[in-house]
Amino acid sequence: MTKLRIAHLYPRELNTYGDLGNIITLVKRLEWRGYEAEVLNVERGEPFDFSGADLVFGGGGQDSVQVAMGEDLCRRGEELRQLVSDGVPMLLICGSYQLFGRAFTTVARRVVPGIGVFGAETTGSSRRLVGNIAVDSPFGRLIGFENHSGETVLEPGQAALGTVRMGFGNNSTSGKEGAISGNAIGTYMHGPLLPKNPALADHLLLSALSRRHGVEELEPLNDELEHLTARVAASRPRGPSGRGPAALHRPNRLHHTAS
Ligand SMILES: NC(=O)CC[C@H](N)C(=O)O
Repeated sequence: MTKLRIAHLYPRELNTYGDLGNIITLVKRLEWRGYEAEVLNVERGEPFDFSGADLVFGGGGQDSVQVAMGEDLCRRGEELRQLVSDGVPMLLICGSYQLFGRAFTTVARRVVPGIGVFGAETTGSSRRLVGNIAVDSPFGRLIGFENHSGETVLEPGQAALGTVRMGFGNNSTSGKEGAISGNAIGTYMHGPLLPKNPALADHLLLSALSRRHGVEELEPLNDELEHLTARVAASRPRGPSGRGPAALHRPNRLHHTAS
């Protein structure tokens, strides 16, 4: 049976706002098409051989958790950068996205070095950017949920994942969201992201299947429920006093809290 191996970075520590749902989506969309999926957990301090990984996923987490995971990730940085050069698809959400940039400075002003897959630098601020988010991307309009105090600035030449239509994305001013380097995608969108955005899920799967097994196209699935879910999320206000349905513009709601 044709099989894909998915490396899941620190599944216990980096898993916020439904991030695990992305793994479930990838596995299910493979199985529904008759492929086999194996999820391999990358655990802090334990050896892991990435050479068998066809797809890499990392979720979000608190600043404090990111300090420890960042140290571990940096030990694997060379291997992961090589995978990106080799075209391995990756999806890095929020906390993982920040650690795949050059550096992340926490709200407490601790500098966590990143592995530099993305030309991006993140600084924690006293505001949180919270709520449902809509982003126009090469994979269509993506709907997710953001909740971060880190503000990410892309270096000149670093491609963003897309343009924000509702919410904030990378920071409170640029109107850009996420980053793409090769087949690696970084984003602030939790929710989880992939169940509501099947085109993105299939893009990641097809990249992995074509690289490993020469698969050229994916059998279409019935995504009516997925699209309905996305529409419902897009129609929700961003917060208790946020703007109403599909107020597809910024700014929305800034939460002033100590992070
Ligand atoms: N949801 C997350 O992964 C949060 C990441 C980071 N701690 C921030 O708030 O910016």
